Amino acid sequence: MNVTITPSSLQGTAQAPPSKSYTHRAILAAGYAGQTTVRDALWSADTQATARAVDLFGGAVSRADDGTLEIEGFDGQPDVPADVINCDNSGTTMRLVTAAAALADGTTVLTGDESLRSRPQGPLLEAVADLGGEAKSTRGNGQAPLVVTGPIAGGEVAIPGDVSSQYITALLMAGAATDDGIDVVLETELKSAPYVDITLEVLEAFGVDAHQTADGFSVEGGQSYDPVGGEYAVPGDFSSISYPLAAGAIASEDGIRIEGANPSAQGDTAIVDIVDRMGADVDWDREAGTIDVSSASLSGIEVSVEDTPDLLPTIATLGAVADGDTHITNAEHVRYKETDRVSAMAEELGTMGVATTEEHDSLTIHGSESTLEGATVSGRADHRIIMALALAGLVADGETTVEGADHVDVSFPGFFDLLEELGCSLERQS
Ligand SMILES: O=C(O)C1=C[C@@H](OP(=O)(O)O)[C@@H](O)[C@H](O)C1
Ligand SMILES: C=C(OP(=O)(O)O)C(=O)O
Repeated sequence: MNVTITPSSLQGTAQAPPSKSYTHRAILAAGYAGQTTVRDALWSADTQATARAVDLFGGAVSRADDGTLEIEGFDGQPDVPADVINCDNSGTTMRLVTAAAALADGTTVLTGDESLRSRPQGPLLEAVADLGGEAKSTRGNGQAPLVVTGPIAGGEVAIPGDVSSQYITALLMAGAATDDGIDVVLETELKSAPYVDITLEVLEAFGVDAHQTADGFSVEGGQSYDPVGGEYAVPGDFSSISYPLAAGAIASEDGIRIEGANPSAQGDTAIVDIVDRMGADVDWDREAGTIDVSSASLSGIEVSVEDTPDLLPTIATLGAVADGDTHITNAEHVRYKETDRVSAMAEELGTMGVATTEEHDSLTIHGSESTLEGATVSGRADHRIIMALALAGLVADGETTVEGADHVDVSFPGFFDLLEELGCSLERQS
């Protein structure tokens, strides 16, 4: 599906979708547990991939009409899957499930779509091997398809922190179900660190203790996943919130209210401060979980995405609208996502008339030298690129067509419906 956006002024209320990161962890934690009710779960292409993995490990995930998930777990001991686990487009699924597979007494095969089969898995494979399992990339290039044989008993393992924090999340979640526990020693500085905080928060809610150490993280073995009251509720997603928030900052004189914006461990809550620093009129009522935002003239800022890689596409679009330069730093790990998002945003915004300077770990958007012009742009089969380019279309000169827009189902299936509800004039072409 392609979507053509006509510049529009927006107004109204947006409900935040549930967090993808919390939902993945809750589904897998419920898999490690006995029986859990997961409320307010995100049911998107990515989280369904994690649910399928739990099913293949011997659990059962069922979804009621109101969206609540009833999950029967495999009690800390995954079966050897009867089929290949297809993680589709989901990096989180592949990393978390690779470590879970290392607990099974036999061999698991994991694969994914073309994008996922090009992302780095090597450090996690080496970690599983160091812990006594076997873990291989079939092509020997550190990328999926992966073949993982367990079981591992636990131990100490060194891993880089600057490729993906998901390796650490994966080892901590699996480590609780090993005999000996896992001590993770970081070989390099941790990027995307708040995602490990999310993991620690979810583990705690499931009665599992894991903690930071002087040189990394540690989880004791022999622990049982046992959620308080047998239930877990997923908070709203601030990476997803970044899109209606940025839309309000650039295209809503009358204002947008976002609901379901409750505080949590998500680093991407930083987007509220970012649009505020750029000059938008924004007010976050943390108790009520609402954010009110309306547009004002924006100015470029410097912002590090070390902790918040998923915000880069949104910030790049904001920078294209702002006066002056927006300098996005510490962005190297943003190149290892569904696409190389640093290049993708530089190139696609370039097609829309935006001047950028790309360096290996930074992207500068020269807002003052740019006039956003409507154009046909590629969504790169990457949900965040699609949504960020759609935002640019709201204020471009003329129509913008985003190709391959259906991929928003990875994290925000109702994204284009929401834009329409807020008053955006758009047309879908199949
Ligand atoms: O653990 C998670 O839920 C995620 C961690 C981040 O990835 P990296 O740790 O690979 O940077 C983030 O980009 C991704 O969207 C979700
Ligand atoms: C990078 C992302 O997710 P994942 O790593 O799970 O594919 C994302 O949602 O932007």
